Amino acid sequence: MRIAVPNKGRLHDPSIDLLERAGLHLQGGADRKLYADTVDPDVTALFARAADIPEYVADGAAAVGITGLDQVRESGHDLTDLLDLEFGRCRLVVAAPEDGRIETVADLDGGTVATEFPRITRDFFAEQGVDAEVVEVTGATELTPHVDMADAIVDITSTGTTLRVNRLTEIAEVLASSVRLVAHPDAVDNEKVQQLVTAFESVLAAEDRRYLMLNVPEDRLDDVRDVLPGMGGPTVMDVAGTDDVAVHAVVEEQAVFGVINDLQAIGASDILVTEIERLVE
Ligand SMILES: Nc1ncnc2c1ncn2[C@@H]1O[C@H](COP(=O)(O)OP(=O)(O)OP(=O)(O)O)[C@@H](O)[C@H]1O
Ligand SMILES: O=P(O)(O)OC[C@H]1O[C@H](OP(=O)(O)OP(=O)(O)O)[C@H](O)[C@@H]1O
Ligand SMILES: [Mg+2]
Repeated sequence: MRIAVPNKGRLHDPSIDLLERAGLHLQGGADRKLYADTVDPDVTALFARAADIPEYVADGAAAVGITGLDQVRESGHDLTDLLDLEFGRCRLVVAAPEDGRIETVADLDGGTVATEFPRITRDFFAEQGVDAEVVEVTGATELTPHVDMADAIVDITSTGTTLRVNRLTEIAEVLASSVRLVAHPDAVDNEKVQQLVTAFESVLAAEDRRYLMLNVPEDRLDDVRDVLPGMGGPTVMDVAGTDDVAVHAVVEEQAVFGVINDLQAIGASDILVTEIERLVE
């Protein structure tokens, strides 16, 4: 099975990191290569531009790919969205100069919009019933309203810094995007593809959990169970030669701060919190 992975840009490093954490180590690294074998002899990584990855998957050159939802939508290909990989979060928005001439999408009727995402933009304005001309550019979109090339733009924003620096203001959201694992519809039931989904899911599930270990007098065990609500019952082991038991549990990362305080109040000691690499539920 081939998996298409962004070869550069901001999605490259986190994609490689995800593959590594999922246990699919790349043989010989990913630098400047077109493809790489992985520890699994049946899985090869292909490196391509994020914008081209939907095409690779649609063509069957790769069974699955890692790229932004914005790129998948812009490609127009009908791919199966297998998993939200929870990075590369950004929004495609309509933005116009801060001077306030264009305040709503309707104000763009008869106007011009510059974008790197012509398909998404045309579809958006058509849905809104607004007749705007779409001008395709391949970068520096934020400049175009200031040189009378366009009245507004449709572009990616995440922190909002680029829009602000370029004196543009958001007037509507077109799409909320994040990086997805996408598949060719015919590849969805492929066993390797399913194994990959499980491996990625286990990395994502582990990210916001922590493994908690502690010792506590056995007669306080019910209190410990009260403090660790909703988590699959903790594992309890005798500590040889003492009245203590050792308790191991998986806890939501958000809850760790409070849980530790509560456990100390109960009389727990030797509390240890560690990261989890993968969690198969
Ligand atoms: N500021 C951002 N914050 C979060 N995600 C982003 C941001 N900009 C882009 N992305 C996501 O990353 C994807 C690829 O963007 P990136 O800039 O890495 O590619 P690129 O512009 O094609 O690369 P390059 O500019 O190196 O050719 C976008 O399609 C989008 O999904
Ligand atoms: O809201 P912000 O946090 O400022 O992010 C938005 C910017 O990020 C992306 O550009 P990128 O940094 O990828 O540069 P590029 O134009 O060279 O692709 C995007 O095209 C915006 O310009
Ligand atoms: Mg970019």
